[in-house]
Amino acid sequence: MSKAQIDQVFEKLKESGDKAFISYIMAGDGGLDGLKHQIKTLEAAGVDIIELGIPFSDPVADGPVIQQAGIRALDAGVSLRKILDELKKIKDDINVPIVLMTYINPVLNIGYQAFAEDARNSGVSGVILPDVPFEEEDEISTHLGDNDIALVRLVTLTSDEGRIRELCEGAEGFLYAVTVKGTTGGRTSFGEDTYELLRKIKGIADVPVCAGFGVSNREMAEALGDHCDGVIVGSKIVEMLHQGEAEGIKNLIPEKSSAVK
Ligand SMILES: O=P(O)(O)OC[C@@H](O)[C@@H](O)c1c[nH]c2ccccc12
Repeated sequence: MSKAQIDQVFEKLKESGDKAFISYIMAGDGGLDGLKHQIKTLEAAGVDIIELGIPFSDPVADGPVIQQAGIRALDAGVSLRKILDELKKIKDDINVPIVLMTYINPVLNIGYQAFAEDARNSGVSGVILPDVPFEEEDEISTHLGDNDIALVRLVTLTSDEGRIRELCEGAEGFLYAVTVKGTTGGRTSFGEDTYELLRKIKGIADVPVCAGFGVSNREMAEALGDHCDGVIVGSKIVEMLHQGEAEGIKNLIPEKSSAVK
């Protein structure tokens, strides 16, 4: 897979008038042996893109549920290298684009170029690097670009209009709109400032805009989806997988028009 796979997903959804549902999971939570099964479970539930988290010891933006999942994965001996090796083995069985969500440290351990090449060989379509500032992304984005991998940028509530314009310029894959100030994890509703942010980004961006942080049920996913091109759900799904409640995941996903017909 390559970044074109992400574009194809959004093109198809646009045609049918549907919104993307992106699921974050922590790679190796429950052991790497279970990764393929988890991915196939999410596909079967109707997930359009998977954001695959790489466990890291100092995850600054992660809330408690994702932190715990990261600790479980690290305790199981999971690393970025092992995750890439596992993906390489299972990539032909995966039918949705994989976007890696990793802090920069594990990437630096491997080296930018080797990481980009390995990620490509493992079928990765995109990468999210929450602790790489926009001003410094060139160092890695050239390597990702050479390997057909999208660098997905984050836009936050603290980004002013000038910043949003910069982030939209040359954006790839989709833009990740962070709906709250704070860390990941379930909330019960969003404030007007969240919808205002989405309106602002949608008014500027040429690429799809997806909103994440705090979505914990289908109603919230639908409410956000009305203002953008898709939603991202992490903590709720990480928790369900950990609790063995995977059959409930499909209930989080707003119904697609193709499914109604
Ligand atoms: O868990 P939530 O609130 O549903 O939000 C998604 C989020 O977990 C996932 O996208 C993510 C996990 N860690 C991150 C760090 C930065 C940005 C995004 C993330």
